[in-house]
Amino acid sequence: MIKRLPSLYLLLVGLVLPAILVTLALSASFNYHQAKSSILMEVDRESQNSLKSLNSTISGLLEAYAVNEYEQILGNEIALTPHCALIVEDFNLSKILGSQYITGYIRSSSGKIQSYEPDNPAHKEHLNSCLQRYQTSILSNQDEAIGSLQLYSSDQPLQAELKDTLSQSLLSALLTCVLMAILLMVLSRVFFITPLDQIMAAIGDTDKTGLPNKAIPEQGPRELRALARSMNSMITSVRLSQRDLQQEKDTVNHMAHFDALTGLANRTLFNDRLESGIARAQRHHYKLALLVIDLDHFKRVNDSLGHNAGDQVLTLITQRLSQLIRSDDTLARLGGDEFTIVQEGLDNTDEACYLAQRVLHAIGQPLEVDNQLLYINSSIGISIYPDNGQSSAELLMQADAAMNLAKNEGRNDYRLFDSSLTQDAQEWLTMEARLRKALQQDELEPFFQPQINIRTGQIEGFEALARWISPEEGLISPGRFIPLAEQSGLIEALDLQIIQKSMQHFADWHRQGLNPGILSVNLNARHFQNPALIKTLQDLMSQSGFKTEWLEVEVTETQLMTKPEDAIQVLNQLHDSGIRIALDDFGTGYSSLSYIKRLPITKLKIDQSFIRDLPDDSEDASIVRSVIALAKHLGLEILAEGAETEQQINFLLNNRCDRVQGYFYARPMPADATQLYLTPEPVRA
Ligand SMILES: Nc1nc2c(ncn2[C@@H]2O[C@H](COP(=O)(O)O[C@H]3[C@@H](O)[C@H](n4cnc5c(=O)[nH]c(N)nc54)O[C@@H]3COP(=O)(O)O)[C@@H](O)[C@H]2O)c(=O)[nH]1
Repeated sequence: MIKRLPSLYLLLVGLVLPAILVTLALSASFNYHQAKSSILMEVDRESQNSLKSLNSTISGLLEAYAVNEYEQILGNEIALTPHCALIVEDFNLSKILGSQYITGYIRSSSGKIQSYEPDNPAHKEHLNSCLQRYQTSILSNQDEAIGSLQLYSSDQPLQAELKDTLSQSLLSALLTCVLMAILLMVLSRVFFITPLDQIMAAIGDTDKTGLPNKAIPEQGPRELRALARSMNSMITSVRLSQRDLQQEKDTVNHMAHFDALTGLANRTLFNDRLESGIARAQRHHYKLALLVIDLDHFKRVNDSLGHNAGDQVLTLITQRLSQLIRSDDTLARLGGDEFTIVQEGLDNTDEACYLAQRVLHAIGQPLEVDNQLLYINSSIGISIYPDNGQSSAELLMQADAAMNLAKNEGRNDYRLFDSSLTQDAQEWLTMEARLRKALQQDELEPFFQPQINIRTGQIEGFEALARWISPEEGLISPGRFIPLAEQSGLIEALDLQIIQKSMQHFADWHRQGLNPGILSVNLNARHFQNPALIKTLQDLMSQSGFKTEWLEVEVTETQLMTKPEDAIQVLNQLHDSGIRIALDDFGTGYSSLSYIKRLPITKLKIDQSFIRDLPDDSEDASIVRSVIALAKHLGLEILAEGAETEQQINFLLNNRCDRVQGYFYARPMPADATQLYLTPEPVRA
């Protein structure tokens, strides 16, 4: 428990007043002793004088035996002075009487004067209590001692005077003390307590951050002013740090919720707004529309004019879209060329269609970028709450699906998600929207399946096969999403994502001293339309530290034969840059031998449909034998896909097929499991 201390003011008075009192007491005691010694001196002097004058007055009377007269004089003297006793011993009379003749007067403690009786013990004791004894001899005219005179001085005048002195000292000490206390109170209040009170009041009057509203008053003595000054500068620096912190918080908050390029709401803020929009729509029983807007062929702008021009296009489109929406609506950029509008307070779906038309028109107007006029269109998908879905995820998926429908049906248009779409079409579109999101959210991973040299038993390399690891569904096989990716134009992004991740794993394994051999990756023929393909692959290699000679691209025979002339040109470039080329699914594409001869391929992969029924199916057996013979003839490596049994392996061995990729050896597996298959890299001489 904290002990409650008295106020500073009381502490001051409590400490200073006793100090003053002690000082005054010491000075009073000094005064007292001074007074005492001067009074004693005065008494001494007066006693001496009195003794001397009495001596001269009574010496003649003693000589003349005039006892009564000198007793009279002694009596008068004691009555007029404060002496304690006056005693005379008369030697002449003593001789005559034959015994000591002593006479005189004493003054009792009550002040009464009595004749001195030498034999009275009380009188003797009284003499002992007197202050000082003075004695002188009384001489005759012939200088003969005729008596002695004793004077006992009294301490009564001393006592009285000392009493006065002491009471005066004490009174003045008390007065001084009171005056000092008052002065101390006034001074400390003016110079110390009041400024301190004001400082404390200023400190106590705080804003919501806990800092004083006003500056601390810099007044009072130097130390208090210095204290207030330091507090003010401390408060100023805390305020500055608070301001900096707030600015940083605002920036981080802004970055977390707004798109850096356009300043529009980003995906996070869009999701929040959509959720709260749905809640409002539910409360007030109105409709809400979600528009997903995707620019058509925006990639071409980036590829041909550069990203800077692409950014300008996005900024200009943002300005146009911002003018179309109401203050209650939310315009967001979800990434790339994808915008969304959450339109609230709708009475009917037509309002959303009307907005979509205006968006199409606004985006479709020519855009001036770097002194060039660009014509960009967009495709829009619309989903409606509560007609199409209840949750934000559902609505987004449906709007995405409708947008993909608009794209698939010729672009530069909008589509409403509605139940008139068949179940299959809906599923397809929804899946496409999900795959697009999965690519953005990095949900695809490469699995690796070894390619074995069945003569040596060695792993010569691995094929990278895409797997979609969906948070909702788990592992999704490529049979479900590759055809979808091919049709929706997502295949290029998908391939590159898998290639980039696979290269990273291979480079890491090499760095760990492991030897994964050749990396075979699937490359859809759509890539052949991309003039920057080789550069893109080279960039991916250099980013991960992957070497060109480790790479093999697999192109399916069917895709290759769609536009063989284009393919030959690109494959030649790939081959010239040192990349190996394998012809995948061989036997299914009805290749012309003349083309095969012209293709710069290194490997033929016999499609698994010919292996599946080996060795029993004689037709498949003869096709496989022919393909092996063809490959040998052309000097190509040959690999059989889909071998699952020992009989198939034996057939392939007996028919001079050197390589196999199939479940007999291993299924495609994730990177960490693949690593367990790897052997240390051979030591180079
Ligand atoms: N453009 C891209 N295409 C890709 C990519 N990843 C995969 N794919 C293509 O998808 C198709 C299906 O692939 P997947 O389901 O992975 O099937 C492969 C193997 O798992 C399967 N296989 C291998 N051995 C056996 C076996 O013994 N039995 C059996 N039933 N199946 C087996 O064969 C597929 C091999 O693929 P490929 O050599 O490419 O033909 C497939 O067409 C893939 O190409 C990608 O990233 N991009």
